[in-house]
Amino acid sequence: MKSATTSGLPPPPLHSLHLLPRRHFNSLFAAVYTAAISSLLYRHSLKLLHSTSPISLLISLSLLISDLILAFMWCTTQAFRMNPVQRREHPESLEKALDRRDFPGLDIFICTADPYKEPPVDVVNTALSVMAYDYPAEKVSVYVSDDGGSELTMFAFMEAARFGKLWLPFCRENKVTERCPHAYFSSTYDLTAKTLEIKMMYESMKVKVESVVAKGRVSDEYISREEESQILNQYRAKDFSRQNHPSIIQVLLNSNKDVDSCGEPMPNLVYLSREKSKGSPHHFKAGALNALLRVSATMTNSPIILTLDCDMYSNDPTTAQRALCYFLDQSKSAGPGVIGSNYAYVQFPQRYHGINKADIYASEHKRLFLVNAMGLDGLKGPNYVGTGCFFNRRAFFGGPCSYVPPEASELSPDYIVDKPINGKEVFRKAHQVAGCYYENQTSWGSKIGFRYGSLVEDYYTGYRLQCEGWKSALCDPSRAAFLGDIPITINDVLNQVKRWSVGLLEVAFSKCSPLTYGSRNIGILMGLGYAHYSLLPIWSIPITIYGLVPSLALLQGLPIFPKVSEPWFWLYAFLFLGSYGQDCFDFMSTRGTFRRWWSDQRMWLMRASSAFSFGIVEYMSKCLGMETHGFNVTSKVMEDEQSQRYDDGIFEFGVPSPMFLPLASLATLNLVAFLAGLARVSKGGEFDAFFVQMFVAGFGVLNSFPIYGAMFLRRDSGRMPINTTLTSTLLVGALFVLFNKIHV
Ligand SMILES: O=c1ccn([C@@H]2O[C@H](COP(=O)(O)OP(=O)(O)O[C@H]3O[C@H](CO)[C@@H](O)[C@H](O)[C@H]3O)[C@@H](O)[C@H]2O)c(=O)[nH]1
Ligand SMILES: [Mn+2]
Repeated sequence: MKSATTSGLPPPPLHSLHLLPRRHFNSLFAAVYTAAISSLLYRHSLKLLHSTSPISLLISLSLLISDLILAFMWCTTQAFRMNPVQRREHPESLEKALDRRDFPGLDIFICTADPYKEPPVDVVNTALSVMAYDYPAEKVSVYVSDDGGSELTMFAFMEAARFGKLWLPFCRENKVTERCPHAYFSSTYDLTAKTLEIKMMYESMKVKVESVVAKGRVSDEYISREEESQILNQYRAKDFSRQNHPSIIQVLLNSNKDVDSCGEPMPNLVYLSREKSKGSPHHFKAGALNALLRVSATMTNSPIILTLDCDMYSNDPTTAQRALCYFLDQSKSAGPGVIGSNYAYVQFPQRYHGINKADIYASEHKRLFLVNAMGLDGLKGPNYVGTGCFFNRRAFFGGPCSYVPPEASELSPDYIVDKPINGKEVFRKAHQVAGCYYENQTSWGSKIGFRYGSLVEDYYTGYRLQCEGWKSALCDPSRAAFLGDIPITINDVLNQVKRWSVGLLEVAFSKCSPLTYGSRNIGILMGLGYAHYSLLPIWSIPITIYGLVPSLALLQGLPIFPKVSEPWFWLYAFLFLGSYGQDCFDFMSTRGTFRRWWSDQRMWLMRASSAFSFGIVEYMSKCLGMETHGFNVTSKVMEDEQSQRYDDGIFEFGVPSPMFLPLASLATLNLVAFLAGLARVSKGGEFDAFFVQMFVAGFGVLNSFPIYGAMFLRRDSGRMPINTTLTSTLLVGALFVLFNKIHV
């Protein structure tokens, strides 16, 4: 250890915190806005009391419910606004205080689940990008979990182990920053003989892996050694399927033995496909991560863990050092090298490559990953978002002051592994803990490890860790630490959000609900913040009502909002402009553009009226014991034509999906109502009474331009399927008739 403190000066800080000045404005604004909301609710109650007909009662009631939900959601967002902060790390101070030889061990978990939705060559790229971390190689262990139980992925990694021996020294010697081979060869790089040679090796690996995937099987021509054929034979046993197979564990690189082409040690590379059986629940990704936690404990048991999705490659080789700035904070822990801090995890915001200029699907999720996360960071810390997150292994075993030991001492976070990683004993133990019945009668998933019970295991696990007293930190360096793939069709986007909705509702209505259990354990503001997410899907209710009611009433010539000449009008104007304005400011002041903000709010409306509603329905079906989708993995495959349209900023519908129905119906209804409103005011001068309704419908129309294009103008294969267009038109007609019936 270097002695930075011999001079008597305190060691330089490893990280620093900056409170954002906007917090003052936010508090003031919150006070004013609360007053405005109260007046609005007052007006609603008056309206409700004085409603004269069934239709006006129905309208007043629906508007009251909508505004109550909007007001509630607005309250929960205060958690993100009261104390937003920005952090900075000082990795240079870390390197001064701590010798690289004293860096703690780092276990990296990469999850993959389906070789056809998650191409193995991409998974390999992710693995190589972190194997090449600028970190002592013998301290790094990369564990790949293959829930697809596929020989294709295994084959890809056998190839990757070979190619890695060239790639790692190449990165080191040429000081490459893009350590993901695919990203490197897609960038502008120096054309030297060495580069070309490596590129050829990479391409040949890629071609091999892709052709194996295309065939669906590793044919004999690709198997050169008896050992390889033995490994692959495990997948060819009778009755082997992805839902039903024994565990497969393979140490592909062993840092004690394997060296790269320059004779330097390689990191460990371990492939794991946990045991699966149809009779035993596998808990999707959370189950995979827990198997990884245990298997890695038997082999390396490093105190620091990085979890990565298979599409999130490293974009900066020094990222681990940034995370260490928190975990090794000397001012808070027993000393450098000791993981004694109260940080359970250090989360890097998810960032993506290939997003188009307007970010049409709001794939950045800027609020989730950045704006809100900065807000929570000023309280107890950001939520965990599943990937790009460094953990303190100890955090999976009870709170900072209440250790919960695992059932076997070899799995405890302080156990020191002193046996060879591919020795018989470790091998036997590793298979045992990867078994599908292993967790029965243990605390895995409830008190230790990643938590079960929600399809958003990341959100739920982070939340539970914070409830136990752990803190977390948001680490947002200007160069993205990781870059991932985004879904490029609206169907994929909506399906992903629907899955999230189900998972969030599972938490909202569990015994650990953030509003009750959360507020008690992490304080009211953090509780509100987590409640905001768990109840996101209820946004569908006000948005659908605002999409339907003002337009239907407009079509009937029924005014439902205050006239422009009334003072109440200004209340509406303030509430709308105030919340949109603040949202826009938050968005733009965190590396945002106006265009992307517009897409973001548009996607919010689309997600709410479609995926959130479907999520609620699916959650209710699940509660009733009906069969549901489970964890439907998002496809990372990009078809050329779709890719091209995405790059051009064109929405991709294409496939028939019930989730498009509310989008198409609301778009049509708003358009018809807006035109009818225009006709009405141009004839009769009732502009004063119908302005707000026309504004709401018009706002819907403005946000629906991509939908009209897809329904009525486009001819390409990404357009709205004809059947959806027809059904939605019929639906609008039916709604009109129904509303008309109630009205008269
Ligand atoms: O049974 C499963 C299902 C999924 N996965 C892996 O989980 C990851 C995330 O799956 P993906 O389909 O990409 O889901 P997304 O909705 O895009 O992921 C977001 O949402 C998930 C659920 O909240 C988080 O786990 C992710 O980290 C977060 O990026 C992928 O690496 C999968 O291979 C498994 O290992 N086993
Ligand atoms: Mn993903």
